[in-house]
Amino acid sequence: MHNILFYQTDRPYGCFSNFSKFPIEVDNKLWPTTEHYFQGMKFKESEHEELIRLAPTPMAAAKMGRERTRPLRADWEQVKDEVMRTAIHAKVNQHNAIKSILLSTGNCNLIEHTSNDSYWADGGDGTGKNMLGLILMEIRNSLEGYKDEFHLPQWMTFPEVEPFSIFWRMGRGEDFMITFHKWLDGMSEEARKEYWKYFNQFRPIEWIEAKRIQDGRLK
Ligand SMILES: Nc1nc(O)c(N)c(N[C@@H]2O[C@H](COP(=O)(O)O)[C@@H](O)[C@H]2O)n1
Repeated sequence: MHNILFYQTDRPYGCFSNFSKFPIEVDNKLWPTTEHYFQGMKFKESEHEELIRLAPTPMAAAKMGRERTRPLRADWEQVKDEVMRTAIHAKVNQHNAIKSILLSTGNCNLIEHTSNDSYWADGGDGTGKNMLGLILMEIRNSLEGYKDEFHLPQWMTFPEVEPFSIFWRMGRGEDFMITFHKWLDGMSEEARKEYWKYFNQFRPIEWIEAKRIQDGRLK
């Protein structure tokens, strides 16, 4: 199984971060991000909930939610996973782009990767619980249309084969390319964009050069 790491909102798959700007509506209230909702629920039905809902940015909401001068609800440790589940469900069900990107990750492990957090994320070294990633995968796997399928790009699946090799036009190479392109074509445009943004980070130099040549040839 392959890993997809996410954290910063302006990086590939950053839409899975709670800080990404996808508003959600829960119980007739609109929240600017899932982070606002998560932090607000620490103070459910108190004035702090509304102050956090109105925070100008998700980071401001997180800072307010973490201030221990505010009265954290007594059952927070018991309910926090369920609060996160509610937030992610709302985000996925209220934004088709998020749903399609999530579905396109197939059977990949989704990992919030940061040393800033060992509960919701992986702690930076894989020792964290990655609860946000686990909840995203749990929701993904229960979505209608979920398929247990994922393919790495050509250069990661067959790293020993050169870009213009005959391998890609016969036998195993050709079979791979047919399956790969059929799978890729089945994704939404947003999902395909995210996929290439992420995996182009690992595109070897000879494959960058090959793409340049191919793109030039197609013009
Ligand atoms: N951007 C960012 N910075 C941090 O410092 C973080 N810990 C995280 N992780 C996210 O923080 C939220 C939960 O925080 P608390 O339980 O209130 O500490 C949650 O959205 C994590 O995914 N992100």
